[in-house]
Amino acid sequence: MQQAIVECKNLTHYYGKRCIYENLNFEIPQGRILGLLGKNGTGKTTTINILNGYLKPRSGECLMFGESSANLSPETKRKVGLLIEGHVQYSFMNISEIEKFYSAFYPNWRKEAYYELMKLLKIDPKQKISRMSCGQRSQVALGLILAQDPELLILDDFSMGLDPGYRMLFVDYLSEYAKAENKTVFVTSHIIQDMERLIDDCLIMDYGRIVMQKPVNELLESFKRYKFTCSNPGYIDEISDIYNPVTIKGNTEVYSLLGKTELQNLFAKYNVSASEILEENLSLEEAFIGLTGKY
Ligand SMILES: Nc1ncnc2c1ncn2[C@@H]1O[C@H](COP(=O)(O)OP(=O)(O)OP(=O)(O)O)[C@@H](O)[C@H]1O
Repeated sequence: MQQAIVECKNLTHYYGKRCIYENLNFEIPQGRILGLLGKNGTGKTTTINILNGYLKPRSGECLMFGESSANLSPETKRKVGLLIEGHVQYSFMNISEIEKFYSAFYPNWRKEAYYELMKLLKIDPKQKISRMSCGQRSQVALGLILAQDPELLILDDFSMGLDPGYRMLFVDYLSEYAKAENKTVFVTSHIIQDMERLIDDCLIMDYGRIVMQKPVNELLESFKRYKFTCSNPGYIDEISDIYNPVTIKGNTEVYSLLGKTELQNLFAKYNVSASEILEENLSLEEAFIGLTGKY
């Protein structure tokens, strides 16, 4: 089997005494787009910082292209395009100066990819980065990453500061580019509608653990919301295959990977009196909330 482009094995990280997570495991095979989804403070940026070798985990390891991320060779570093929360350095430069500056570091530099994006966004080549808005700077940072033509793109919170139109434009551009050129992508974003358009696989984190790791289409085929009238909740909180049960005035809502018949069998076992069970399909955002809760 072909080696995965990214492999994280038994990753455990603490800040001081505070455990962020223990034994995190995941892989990104070549050509797949993995989205890391989690509430604020669950450790997404931490994971990206470990991947890039900026942070040392307490234990476990990350490999990129088979090399330890703590000690990447310059050749491997060149294969990785990294966006950290949308920042562009050298903001005293203008759009064309920064393009020339970056091009010197990357042998496969694709100037046209950068200018194609700048043109779509109607950004003038003479515009200074220091006089751009936060969202416009993110656009420039994303353009510079695409021009590097990296084999692996790591984009932390790529939607930060971007308006809805540009987000959609970028997501569509990135997903076409990644599929056409067999690129591997690792992204985080709080805008889960964007993730749903873009990613193949999702890794959903809650505080200290992974709650789900699956291809998005499999998740959305199998993870459902059930609504029913509940005259007796019995031991519903003890059913481990049920996520986030909420009852308001006799109307109950639960999320589960189980089919309706399996759910009914479990209800019988746990003395839950449920009637008029309604099964609903979910968007990725609804599935995320179903898995991690609203607060
Ligand atoms: N250098 C640090 N020292 C101590 N604690 C830290 C440090 N960096 C992050 N943390 C804490 O670790 C937790 C995870 O932070 P991280 O930035 O990885 O979360 P995140 O999932 O990226 O969050 P967000 O969605 O808000 O960007 C947070 O509670 C944060 O306060």
